[in-house]
Amino acid sequence: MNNVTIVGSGNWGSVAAKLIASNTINLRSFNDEVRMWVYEETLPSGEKLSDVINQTNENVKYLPGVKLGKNVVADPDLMNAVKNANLLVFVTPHQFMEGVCKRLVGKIRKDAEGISLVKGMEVKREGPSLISTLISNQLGINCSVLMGANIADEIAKEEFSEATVGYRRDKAAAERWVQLFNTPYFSVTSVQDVEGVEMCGTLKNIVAVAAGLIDGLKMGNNTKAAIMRIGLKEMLAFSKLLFPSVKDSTLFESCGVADLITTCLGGRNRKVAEAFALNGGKRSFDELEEQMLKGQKLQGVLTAKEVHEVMVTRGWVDMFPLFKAVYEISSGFLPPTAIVEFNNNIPHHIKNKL
Ligand SMILES: NC(=O)c1ccc[n+]([C@@H]2O[C@H](COP(=O)([O-])OP(=O)(O)OC[C@H]3O[C@@H](n4cnc5c(N)ncnc54)[C@H](O)[C@@H]3O)[C@@H](O)[C@H]2O)c1
Ligand SMILES: O=P(O)(O)OC[C@H](O)CO
Repeated sequence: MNNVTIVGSGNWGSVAAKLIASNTINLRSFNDEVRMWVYEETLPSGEKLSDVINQTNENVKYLPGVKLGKNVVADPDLMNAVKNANLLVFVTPHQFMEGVCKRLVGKIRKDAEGISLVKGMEVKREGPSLISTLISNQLGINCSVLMGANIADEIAKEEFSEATVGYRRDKAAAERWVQLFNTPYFSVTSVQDVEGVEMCGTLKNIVAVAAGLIDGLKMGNNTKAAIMRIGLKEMLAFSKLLFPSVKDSTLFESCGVADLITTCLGGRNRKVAEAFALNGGKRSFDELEEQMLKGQKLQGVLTAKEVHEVMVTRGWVDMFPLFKAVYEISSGFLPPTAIVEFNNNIPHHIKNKL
């Protein structure tokens, strides 16, 4: 019998719990209960978030107004949450994953399998690492990924959307993940390209920041489409430089172009970047994130910084003018208007490739 634990309980983590819980209750090979690790916090009422989730069946902070399913159990104790699970779903903001993995070393079942819903990468002196690789290396488990055009609040309302599972070798494991997530309103397919799927999910957050800047500068759809096109090209080129095995076809899955579109139209990175540009860059992303997202976390600004670090180390900076511009603007080195000016400074031989 399969036991599922979700490691994370933010906006997307809570929706993942709802999707999975609606399936485990109907599928014979899964125990009904879905355990969800909650990074514990005290609410303004003085109550603990995990207690309130268990009393109301709602994540009142990160997904208010949505019932998760009676078989979802919130657990603030990470070790207790994972100890019986053979299926681990990782879904915290990427900056917390290293710390979470360190705590889990030696604490999970030997036969556990993982899937990462985390969009982001880790950059160390030794080089960049996918979050799925971090999980695999630290915990010694196989780890697939699930990414897609998935604004959590829309899926919570059961509006139709799609997602892509990326797997390394084990097709049977991928199919089990598809079975666990797929619902009539959440259509999941799988591709054998972990790197391609995960790099798409990671890099689209940088392009989303660029799209938000365009909105804040009150520029129109043509400009935003241009930014998305250039962004898509940079996503593919950067992914392939890091991982030559990445398949072009992966960009046509939900994790690729569809996620790029939704995130540039309606995501949190876009929203906060719009406010940043509207304020002429006078209020930092950190300040705006705290004020606008109520505890939810942005991934795009940190990812732009991490990707920039990789580009500097490897001598790639001039090859990725859009990624570079997002990093320089979000770090305060350039004004928001530089998001369209970068185009004039691209050397001709590189411009031809964009
Ligand atoms: N929200 C979406 O629409 C969406 C959709 C697809 C993928 N994602 C991705 O899912 C991942 C998780 O995002 P989310 O939206 O579920 O989270 P979120 O941004 O809504 O919430 C932040 C979460 O981080 C937790 N947290 C705060 N400090 C922590 C710490 N020190 N250690 C561990 N956890 C801590 C909070 O308790 C909260 O659960 C991200 O990589 C994101 O890009 C999000
Ligand atoms: O709200 P964002 O910008 O973090 O994007 C959310 C999802 O990744 C969209 O698929």
